[in-house]
Order: sequence, then structure tokens, then C-alpha cells
Amino acid sequence: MLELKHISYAVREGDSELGILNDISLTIDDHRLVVFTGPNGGGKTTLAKIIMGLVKPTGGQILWNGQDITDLGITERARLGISYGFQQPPRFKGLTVRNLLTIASGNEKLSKDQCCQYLTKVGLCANDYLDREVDASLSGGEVKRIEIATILARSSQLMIFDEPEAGIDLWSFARLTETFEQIHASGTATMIIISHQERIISLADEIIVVGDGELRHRGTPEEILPQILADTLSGCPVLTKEGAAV
Ligand SMILES: Nc1ncnc2c1ncn2[C@@H]1O[C@H](COP(=O)(O)OP(=O)(O)OP(=O)(O)O)[C@@H](O)[C@H]1O
Repeated sequence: MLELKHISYAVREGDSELGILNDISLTIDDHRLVVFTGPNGGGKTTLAKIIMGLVKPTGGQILWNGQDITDLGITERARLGISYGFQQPPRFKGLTVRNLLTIASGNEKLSKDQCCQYLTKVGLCANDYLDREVDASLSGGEVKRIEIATILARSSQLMIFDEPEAGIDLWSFARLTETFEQIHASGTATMIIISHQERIISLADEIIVVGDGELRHRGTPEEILPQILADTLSGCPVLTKEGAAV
């Protein structure tokens, strides 16, 4: 179980302090598929990075399976079974796709068949990609899918995906949503997916709307999706302070 207690994050801007996240508390039970959504700049990525240990909160506490991980770094959190896929994944010049999958899986003898299974789940063919370097020669969508494949290879207990749909073609997106559904159905991992995509939002057990650095609303897709779809940001009661129901 993941527990965030009164998480805040602020940065210094000149002489003043800029609040990015303000007193966010939430609990995510094991094996849930939770989607963070909300307007651009609302604080979703910052919140996800705080869970992964990429950003240190200026206030509050994070518990993972009852353990206080607030002061733990990324590596320690990864060892505890948390993984994170960047909105814009880094490239790794000199490392091939096979290298990355092998490192991620922790299995030095990872076979071509196993690599192929991970790559197929994100709509890539192993024959075309296994020996390619993860460098600038790959397109943004390819790097994104390779990174997601490495997260699948890690089989973490908590997988965080930041806008997995970004830059991905429709066919690969369909494979990806199937993969999310399969992981969810298998009950082997908790997933937090940051997304603006209706199809992904509809897969969620729960949607958490983050706006202006606050947790605006949480509920099932049936409760939240119609409201998001019904209006633009300015008129949407789910995304505005007036509609805050948390
Ligand atoms: N280190 C920082 N210094 C200054 N501003 C920051 C910093 N980190 C985040 N922000 C600001 O905090 C806000 C929240 O950013 P964040 O990336 O978390 O939003 P988001 O909800 O993920 O947005 P998007 O949907 O566009 O990806 C943004 O306005 C961003 O510019």
C-alpha cells in the first residue's frame, strides 16, 4: 500500500517561495490501477517524481508497505519495488535494447524470446530492435515504448507511467492498453498512470484529479470521466476549486 501524508513541494523563486504541491494526502491500495489526470502544470509529474524519489518533498511523509520511504533515494526505492517511466525518457548511447531489458530484468541470461515478449507488449518487434542502441537514432515514440518495456521487465510492485500515450501511434497504443489491462487483471502490480487519454482513464479503478497543486477530486471513471468530457477546463467543476470534493 502507498500512503502520501500531507505532501507539499515548493521551490524558491528569487525572494519568494512558489508552491507546486500543497498538502496532498492519499492512499493507494495494492494492485489498483489509478490514473492521475488534470490540467497541464497541475502537479501530476511532480507528485509522481516525489513517489519515485526523483524530487524531495518540502513537507509530508511517504509510506510504502508501511515503511517510511520519505528520505530514501531512487535506488533504494527501486529495490523496494517501485519503478517510474519518464514523460520524456532518457536515451542510453552505447547500450542496446537487449542490454537495457537484461539490466531491468535482473536476469543476465534473459533470452531473446523473453525480450520479445516484453517488446511485443509495447508493439515492437524484437528482430528489429534488440540490437539497436538506445540513442538519438530512435524516434521519440520508439524510446518511449522501449522504456515501458524495461519497466515491464522489472516486474515492479508499483509501476508509475508518466503519459505513456505520448508520441505513440494508434496500433502501439492499443497494444499498450491491452498490456495495462493484463497486468491489472493478473493482480501482480499497482499501477499509477499519468494520462489525459480517455481510453486509459476508462481502465482505472480510480481517477485522481490534480489541479493547481491540489488533489481536486477522486472517484471512479464513471463518476469523473463524464464531467471531464462534458466541459472545458474553465467550466469543469471537477477541475476547478469550486468543484473540489476531496
Ligand atoms: N523545479 C521547479 N521550479 C519551478 N517550477 C517548477 C519546478 N518543478 C515544477 N514546476 C512547475 O510546477 C507546475 C507543475 O508541474 P508538473 O510537471 O508537475 O505538472 P503536470 O501536471 O505533470 O503537467 P503536464 O500535464 O503538462 O505534464 C508547473 O507549472 C511547473 O512549471
